[in-house]
Amino acid sequence: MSKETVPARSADSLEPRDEPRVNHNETRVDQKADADDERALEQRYLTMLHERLDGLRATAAAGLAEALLRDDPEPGARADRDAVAARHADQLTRVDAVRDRLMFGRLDLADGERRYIGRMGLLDPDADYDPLLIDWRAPAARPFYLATGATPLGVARRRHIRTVGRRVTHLDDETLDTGALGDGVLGLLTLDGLGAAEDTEDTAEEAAEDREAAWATVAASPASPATAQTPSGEVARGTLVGEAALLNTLAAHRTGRMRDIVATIQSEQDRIIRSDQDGILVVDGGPGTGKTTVALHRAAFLLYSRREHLARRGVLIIGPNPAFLRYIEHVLPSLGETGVLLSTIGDLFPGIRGRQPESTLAAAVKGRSAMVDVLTAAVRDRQRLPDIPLEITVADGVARLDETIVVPARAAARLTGRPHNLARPVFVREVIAALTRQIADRYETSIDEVDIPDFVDDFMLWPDTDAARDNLDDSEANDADWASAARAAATAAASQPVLDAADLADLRRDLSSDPRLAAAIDGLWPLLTPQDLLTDLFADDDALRRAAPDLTAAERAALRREPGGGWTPADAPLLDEAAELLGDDPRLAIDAAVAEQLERRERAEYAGGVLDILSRGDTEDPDGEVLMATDLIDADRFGERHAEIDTRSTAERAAADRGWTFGHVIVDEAQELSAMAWRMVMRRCPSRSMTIVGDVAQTGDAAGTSSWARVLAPYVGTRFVLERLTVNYRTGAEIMAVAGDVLAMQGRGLRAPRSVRRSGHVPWRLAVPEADLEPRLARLVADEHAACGGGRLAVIVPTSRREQLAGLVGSAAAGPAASGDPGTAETGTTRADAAGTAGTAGEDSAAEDPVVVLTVREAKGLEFDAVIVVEPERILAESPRGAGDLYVALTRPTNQLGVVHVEELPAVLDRLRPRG
Ligand SMILES: Nc1ncnc2c1ncn2[C@@H]1O[C@H](COP(=O)(O)OP(=O)(O)OP(=O)(O)O)[C@@H](O)[C@H]1O
Repeated sequence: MSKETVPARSADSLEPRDEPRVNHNETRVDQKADADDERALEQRYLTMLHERLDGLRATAAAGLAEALLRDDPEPGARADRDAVAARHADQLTRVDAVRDRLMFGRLDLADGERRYIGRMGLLDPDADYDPLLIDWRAPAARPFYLATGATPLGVARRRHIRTVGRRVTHLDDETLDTGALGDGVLGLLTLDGLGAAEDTEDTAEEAAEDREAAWATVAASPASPATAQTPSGEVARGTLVGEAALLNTLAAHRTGRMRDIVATIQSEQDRIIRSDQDGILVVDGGPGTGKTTVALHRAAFLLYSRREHLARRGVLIIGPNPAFLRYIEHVLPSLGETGVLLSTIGDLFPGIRGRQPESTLAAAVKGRSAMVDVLTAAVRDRQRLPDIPLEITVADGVARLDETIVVPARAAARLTGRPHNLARPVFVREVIAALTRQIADRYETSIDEVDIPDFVDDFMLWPDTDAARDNLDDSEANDADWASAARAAATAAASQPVLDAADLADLRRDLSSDPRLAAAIDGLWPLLTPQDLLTDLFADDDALRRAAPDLTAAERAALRREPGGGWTPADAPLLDEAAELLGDDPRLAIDAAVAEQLERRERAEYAGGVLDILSRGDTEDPDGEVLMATDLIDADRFGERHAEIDTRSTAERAAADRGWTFGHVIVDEAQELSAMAWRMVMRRCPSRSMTIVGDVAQTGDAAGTSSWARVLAPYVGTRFVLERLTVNYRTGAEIMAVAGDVLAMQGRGLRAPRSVRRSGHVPWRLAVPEADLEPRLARLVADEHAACGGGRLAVIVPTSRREQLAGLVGSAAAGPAASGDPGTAETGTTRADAAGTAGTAGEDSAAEDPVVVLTVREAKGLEFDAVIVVEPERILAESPRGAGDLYVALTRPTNQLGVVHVEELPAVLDRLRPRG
């Protein structure tokens, strides 16, 4: 982003003096009375907004009840009723979602206009529908995120309003058109500039200097971080929007659930969220720069600005692992958006969950684009020639199924260019036609052998002699005429095909229903599901050799596995590719009919559940006036009546349909996707309306990427827009100084993002003997967890240590109870696993438990208050992209970082302070 000059500005906090504050960038208002007055004013406004919202809810609930109770016999009227019901249900969901923190900002414009900013727009019906509250996504709200002292955009004052439920708790004001910079910033780094353009020009030496400076600061004054000299070359003060509110948010404990940042979006983030780029937008940025957050807010923005299109097609968000999806799944519903499918790559193929672990080599091989050829060859390999000819007896004839029949039939089927299953009918038709011809030819041959002059005795056997007889007048005919006419008719008959169309049809029918022939055809050109193809391929050395002659023996051995072991994440793109090569299995149409029946039943049950929503009401403000559906109808009848409505959301329908194409696709941690995974994702979005976020410095997957241009070239050439995020909102500067060394180790001239704050905690290291590792680690976990005051702690371990150290959690988690997330059990977004298959216990706990043990892969995208990294040397060694993995591990904490090692500490971590 462009470099901004440091603005002159002042800010007023309307905080009562006795409340703790994190950032004192703004000047306190001296009179507590003023603060109280202002707060009372905002309280009145918030109360009025909630009353308006309650009114909307009551109207929507009544409208829904009325629509659902209407008993329209005509299909047209029913469709109309359903549309009305859906609209009201949608409104209810939206209203319920935005109640928490409904209003969060106010703009006082220089011309006297005042705008309140919130999660949804509210209009005043009594004042010509003037806006009472402006949706944060509306253009009129934009200055809230962009205005600075240097570029006030007509804003005189920006106010951040913090609320809890219906109560205003805190105000932070920034005056943008007058005043001067405050000083004495607590925890805020005073730095020189933000900007992708500038950032990309930084040299490795400059980056190293910055890290040195940061570390020098930390090392020099660990005890007084708040007032420490700040390192140079980092975040420029004044470029942050709403510093007090922002830093207050960042200082809060992590809950295991990502929250929306709608009140504190920064200008470089806002530009990306509202980008009007129609095609592919790539957002690259270091750890903690808000890539995930920005991507989610972009989804909400697009759902707002392109609602009609996206509501129909839905939005797909792809994340790196199930725990990550749980971590982010509340963000969009909290913004009132629900038409979104969340999925990992492993779960994106309907009906399977790709979660089994596998070797790095196997995953890497499966991710290569060469697997397209392997799968194509595997499919062709299933289109076989008979080993030995098969004799089939039908009617009075014998047919012989051999290569002379199968080779041309196979060629004809392949020539159609159709996928395997769809070309199969052509193969079957050709085989049966050829066998029919074969039998007919045999008849012909046997007829040719008949001596016509001898026919007279038995000419009645031949066709068309009846006609000859009819043409003769019995009374007049003499024997010679008779014989001559019969002879002529018989000769004509003999030159006709022996079997007429009906005979041939009979023969074909006999052949088609012959079980031996059916079994033979199944062997020669079987109907295949993608699962069949992959299972058989990986279970058979010979089949693997035939399909993948270019792989090394070791690579083929890595792919080899017995059937029934479950699917891995890298299998899903292969299944998807196989589905393209195979086409639909016609047998599935029958299964689909059965499934449809079941689904109708489920929908009926679901419709009954809608009654609950209607009758739930607002617990804070119960409204006795609203007519509840339950007052008039019982759930059974209601469910029956609505059995014909497809109540599935767009996201749910999309999750079950492999061929669904989305209106927009967001890929998070996109650097991890393999070439095969990209093919699958691109199939889901032919319009290429995509937001791709990632960090090539964090690539851990051996099949992942180090270049966006390389990944995207096959799909869009160079037609994509690249944006960079440069400020780290998560990790304190002390930790980033260490992580920056590891990044530099990758030797690609990459630059770590600049931290927005310092944590005041010095990262440490501790060597322990192997025998002491577990007890020592358990104690460290307990100490560090206590030190982070009930926050969340992760122990990040090498894969090879995971099993051994997983037990630590039991003892350490005795602290605060698992945080959970009361009141948000139903997120409204759909996870592909939830839509298609059942979940497994424990798998998702990384998002919730107060202490967790994770591998780097599992920790991707997550964040914790404190992190202990175990055996960094082994993390480096375990993968070809070990440096990327270590970088990820070190950048998960917000505040505390420790490193415990048995093996030698990698030199790159030398600057960590030894723990006493
Ligand atoms: N403008 C903001 N206001 C408040 N918090 C923010 C803001 N931007 C980012 N954050 C917070 O910073 C943290 C890191 O954000 P996020 O996880 O989106 O970063 P990321 O770039 O995806 O990180 P990584 O690549 O390491 O996974 C989150 O807690 C997020 O809520």
